[in-house]
Formats: sequence, C-alpha cells, structure tokens
Amino acid sequence: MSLKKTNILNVRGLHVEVKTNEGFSTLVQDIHFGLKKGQILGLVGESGSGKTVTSMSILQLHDRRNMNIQGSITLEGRELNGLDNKEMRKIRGKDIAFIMQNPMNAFTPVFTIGHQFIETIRAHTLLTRKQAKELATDVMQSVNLPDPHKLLKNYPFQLSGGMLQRVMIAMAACLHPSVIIADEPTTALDLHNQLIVLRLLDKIRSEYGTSILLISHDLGVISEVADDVIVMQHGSIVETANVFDLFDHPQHEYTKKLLKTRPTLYSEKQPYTYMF
Ligand SMILES: Nc1ncnc2c1ncn2[C@@H]1O[C@H](COP(=O)(O)OP(=O)(O)OP(=O)(O)O)[C@@H](O)[C@H]1O
Repeated sequence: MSLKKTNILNVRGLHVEVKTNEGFSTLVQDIHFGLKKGQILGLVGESGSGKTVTSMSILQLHDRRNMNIQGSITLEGRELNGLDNKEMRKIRGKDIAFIMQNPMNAFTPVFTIGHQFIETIRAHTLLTRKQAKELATDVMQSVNLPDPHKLLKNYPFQLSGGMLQRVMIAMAACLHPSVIIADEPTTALDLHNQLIVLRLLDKIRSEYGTSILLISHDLGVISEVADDVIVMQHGSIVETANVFDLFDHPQHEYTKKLLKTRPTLYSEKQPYTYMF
C-alpha cells in the first residue's frame, strides 16, 4: 500500500512566501510529511522556525492577498490548498480541529462555556440545542472534567488556564475530527497542567483514533506523547524520525542542540502520574 493511502493528512512540497516591499520572502520551504490515523506527530523547532506558518497553511488561514502557498495539502485524499473559505469553514472544527496556545483567546468572554460549546457543535451538525448540550456533557465527562453541568454555566474568566485548555480540548474532540492540530497547547500552563493536557491528548488519540499534529518548541513536551517527530529550522525540515530514534540517535546538529537544552516535564523526586 502506498504511503499516501495510509496517511490521513499529507503535506507535499509546501512552500509559503509572503509579499514584502522588496518582493516575495520565503517563510517555509520543501515541507513534506504525512500524518497517519491515530498517530501523534510532533513538530518541533525554536521560535520562528516555521511551525505556525505550516499549521496555518494546513488550516488555510493565511491571508492569500499577501501570501503565496504552493504545494499540496490533502486530508483523506481531498486537496485543501486553494479551497475557498466557505468549504474550509466546514472542514475547520469538524474534520480538522485546532487547539491554540492561549485558551482564553479561543473563547468569547461574554458568553458562557456552555453557549460556546453548544454553538460550536450546532454549527457543524443538525443536533438540537438539547442534544448538543447532552453531547457536550458526555464529552466533558469522558475526558474527566469535573461537574460538566456546572462548567457549562461558567464564563471563561471563571476557569483556570488549565481547566479552560481541557474544555477547549473536549470541544475540539467532540465532533471526532480526523485531525487535531495542537499549537503549543501547554506553553501557557504550569507543569501540573501541562502533563494533564498531554495525557488528555493521548487519551483522545487512543479513544477516537484521532491523528494529532502536536506543535511545540519544547522537545520535553513532544517526548511525552509523540510517536514521531519532525524537526524544523529556518523554515525547513532538518530531521524526521521516530521519537526513540530521535532521542537515541539524533542525526542533525540542530536536533542535538535541541536535545541538550531540553527541559524535562518530570521532577526526579516527584514523578507525576495521572490516570485518565
Ligand atoms: N504574516 C506574516 N508575515 C510576515 N512574516 C511572517 C508572517 N507569519 C510568520 N512570519 C515569519 O515567518 C517565520 C516563521 O514564523 P512561525 O510563526 O511559523 O514560527 P514558529 O516556529 O511557529 O515560532 P513560534 O514558536 O514563535 O510561534 C518567522 O520569521 C515569522 O516572523
């Protein structure tokens, strides 16, 4: 079977340029990778290496008036690059869900969590308000969020960053998207909540078979849950490997440097263990 057939998401020859006063400037180039069903693929690299430009290209969120996006991005065989906004809106949230770094930015402050959760579900399904509320409650329960009925009545500012990120992940998972793109989902969180969120992503992958593109500048985060890792530097991929191979036998000098500076999520004295 060809690689293309086994991959849910395929990125081939992605090249993104931005228009500047001096002409076009390349942001990412020669990006090739595939995401398999149920795989967690880590995308790592220091700030400015092109991780977000890559994920925004998959989601087709770049402003095409000043960006040129070349290459092929297919989701279950369907070409996304160049798809019009109306079609992409149907795909975003339903087939590809997005979890961002700061969950507070993902919610509107003036509406309750429940309102936003239910509206997201209803935007992509034919469920009634009551059915959508039941689905939201079920999903929150399945990811061990305490007292979903109460949580749904809360406003975003009433929840901690960690709790809000967990609600965001429940929202992302509830429509069983084939792909979740999680861009620095733990960066704004403390160590305790970082581990909870990573375990939660792992649980969603194993329960729903969701494929996850996990973006982080931190190899410690990636090593917790990723199966395979892509290392980016200056807008290009410099290494792709299974997570164990990458840690045991890094090939590229830049990967070796990242490994040396890697913080660890575990305290040797007090390892965290979470049951989900
Ligand atoms: N809209 C834009 N216009 C011009 N340059 C951009 C634009 N978006 C990103 N860039 C540039 O592209 C490069 C890659 O940015 P990108 O945000 O993808 O990096 P990153 O690896 O995600 O970093 P970080 O972890 O800080 O988010 C950077 O040099 C950035 O300044």
